Amino acid sequence: MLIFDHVHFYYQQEHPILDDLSFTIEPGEFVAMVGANGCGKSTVAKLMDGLLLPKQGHVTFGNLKTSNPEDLVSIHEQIGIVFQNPEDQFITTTVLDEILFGLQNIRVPREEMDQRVEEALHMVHMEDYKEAMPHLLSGGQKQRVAIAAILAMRPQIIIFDEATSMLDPEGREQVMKIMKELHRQGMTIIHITHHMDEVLFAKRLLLLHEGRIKFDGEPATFFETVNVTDYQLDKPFSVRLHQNLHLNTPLTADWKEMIRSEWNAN
Ligand SMILES: Nc1ncnc2c1ncn2[C@@H]1O[C@H](COP(=O)(O)OP(=O)(O)OP(=O)(O)O)[C@@H](O)[C@H]1O
Repeated sequence: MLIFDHVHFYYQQEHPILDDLSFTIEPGEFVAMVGANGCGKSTVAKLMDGLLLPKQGHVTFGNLKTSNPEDLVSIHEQIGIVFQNPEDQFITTTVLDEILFGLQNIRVPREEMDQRVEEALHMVHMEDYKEAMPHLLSGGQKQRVAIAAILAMRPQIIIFDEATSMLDPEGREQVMKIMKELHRQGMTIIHITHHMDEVLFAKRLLLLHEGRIKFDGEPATFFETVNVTDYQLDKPFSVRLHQNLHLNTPLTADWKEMIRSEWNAN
């Protein structure tokens, strides 16, 4: 269980970013986090992984606490972040070395490495690209390599921090499929995004606003009850279409059915 317990955070004291933020994410959840530009979503992601530390309050993962220096290595192993631009993460010249680099850092025994590499590349369908140069791959393939490098660490949680925002539609679809597959296998997925269509895949949506969680519930309820433009967000195309066709009828039942079939389709 990942817990934010009364977390306060600022970069400059006069500009608080997170103000007494509390929430819990259970193992195996698929959570979308949305909010206006600059509201602090990436900051939350970095606090989850211990890359930033709360000014007040605590972030805990099981019996690990990000403010305990001796817990940080375990936290980095168990919570991985896929960032917007995979190129920022690449430091080696082949896909294989990229994945091995992370494993060497956490001192995985040599005899276990090959199996972890194979397993991770298989999960993102990049088995044939071991010797490829990461920088020469397509956007979607680069992001899949970044995901494989994290999967090789065998984390319990993966945070996708606007990981689809630089991809073309095909690349986005590939990454979304991987997210869904990982979730099916039991991994906890936290997806930070501005693409409201991608929010449909989550079971739970968190809206971050003025340093706190302003909404916590099902995406269907969110789009039905919240005026999304107040938060610089828009509605998924399917929701707009539904509301335009049905005018005054509530969308929740049909919409949930549609999401269920979409979820099961891929
Ligand atoms: N290293 C930093 N130093 C100072 N201010 C920062 C730093 N990183 C982020 N900020 C500021 O903190 C606020 C929150 O940033 P953050 O990147 O967490 O927001 P976000 O919701 O992820 O934004 P976006 O949706 O645009 O990616 C913004 O005002 C940002 O300019």
